[in-house]
Amino acid sequence: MSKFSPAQRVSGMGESVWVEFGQLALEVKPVNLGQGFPDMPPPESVAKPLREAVSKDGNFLLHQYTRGFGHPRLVNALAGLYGRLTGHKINPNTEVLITVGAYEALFCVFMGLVNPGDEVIIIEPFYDCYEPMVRMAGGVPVFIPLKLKTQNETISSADWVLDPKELASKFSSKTKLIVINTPHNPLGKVFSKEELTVIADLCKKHDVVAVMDEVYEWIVYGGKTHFRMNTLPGMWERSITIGSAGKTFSVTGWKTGWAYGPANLMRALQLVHQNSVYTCATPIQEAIAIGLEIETEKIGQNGSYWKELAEELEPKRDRICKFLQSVGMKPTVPEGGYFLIADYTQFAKNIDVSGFTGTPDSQFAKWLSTTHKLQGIPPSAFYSEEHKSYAKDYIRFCFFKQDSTLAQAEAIIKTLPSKM
Ligand SMILES: Cc1ncc(COP(=O)(O)O)c(CNOCC(=O)O)c1O
Repeated sequence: MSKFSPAQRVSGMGESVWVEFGQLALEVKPVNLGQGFPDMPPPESVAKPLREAVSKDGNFLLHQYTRGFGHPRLVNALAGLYGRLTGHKINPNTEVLITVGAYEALFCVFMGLVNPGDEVIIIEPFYDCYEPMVRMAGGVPVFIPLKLKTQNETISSADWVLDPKELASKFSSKTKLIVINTPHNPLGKVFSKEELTVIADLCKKHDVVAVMDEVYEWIVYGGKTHFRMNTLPGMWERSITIGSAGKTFSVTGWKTGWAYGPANLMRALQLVHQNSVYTCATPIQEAIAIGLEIETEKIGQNGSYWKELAEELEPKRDRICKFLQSVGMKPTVPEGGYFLIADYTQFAKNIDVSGFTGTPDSQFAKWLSTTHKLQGIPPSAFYSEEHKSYAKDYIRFCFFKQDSTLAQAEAIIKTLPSKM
């Protein structure tokens, strides 16, 4: 093998869906309901502090390195927020880590806790970086799909469920972690306390750590509440919970995230972080800390950004579901998050996508983007090789977009004769 071949830990990996569809969006310039970022300005509770942090009258030390495991003001704000939400007294120095987005938090979890041969249970569909990160650590991903269990005409993300027997069968003496994303991307499922209790009991039985990807924790609809796994009996000590400023404050380009949990587990993440990224952007951490200080005091009240965010997104969710249904698509109505998947097959029975490459859902997504300038994401990107066919009938749309953007998308969808 050439000395210049990629290391084994990355050989065999392909480009992510974000690379391919990001390039397509640059070429086609579609109405982009693909990658999950809002097309509107962030709240002043973080934008103003960032302007002040970098202004000439600001504290010039904010332009220099800060504490590696997290800017003191930010880890203190997070320890205060999650201490309040979980009822646990959280040590900001040993139980919180600031990372370059939730992405890096996930990387630190897998690289810090997974030994070669360890098994990691991944619930499908899954956020696409979970599998390659587990494999880079030498881990063995074990997949279990959420399955649609309903005959109803209108489908809810709650109708996508795990089979308890099948789930139990995935645990073994080799199982190190299970990754749960709630609210879920791309289904929008908000795992119930009962569903998380089933998983928690299996974690305790098999001595497994739960990795809770809760980046959409503030975005839940219809009175649904986001339940935190680390508040269940016996789960604080075996949970690592991940958050994202990008999703919390709608500033995905600020690429700041975090992990929190018991010090003995967090130590491994801190060591990976220290020997890879080391420290994150100081001014941005300062601004997010101030935003958290402000918003923590407003939780659940009028004027709370997080309350207003869910209230602003729910009608957008209902609008996109309605116009997709009007042409024969069948959306899964999300309980949370700002994505949905829609079954397009009835709508697109007679279209010819053979000119496009990839899995059927990828061909459809490329057809819709290229020929009608409306971009979604093929959900097969969120499945293992073995289960990619589970996604063949679906396309994912992001609806955290200005009403004018959704109106453009609606107009495109409605120009397509339904039941083509
Ligand atoms: C479940 C989940 N975890 C983690 C992350 C990463 O969060 P961060 O941006 O903070 O690294 C994301 C961000 N996803 O946004 C891209 C998309 O799905 O269109 C995510 O959805």
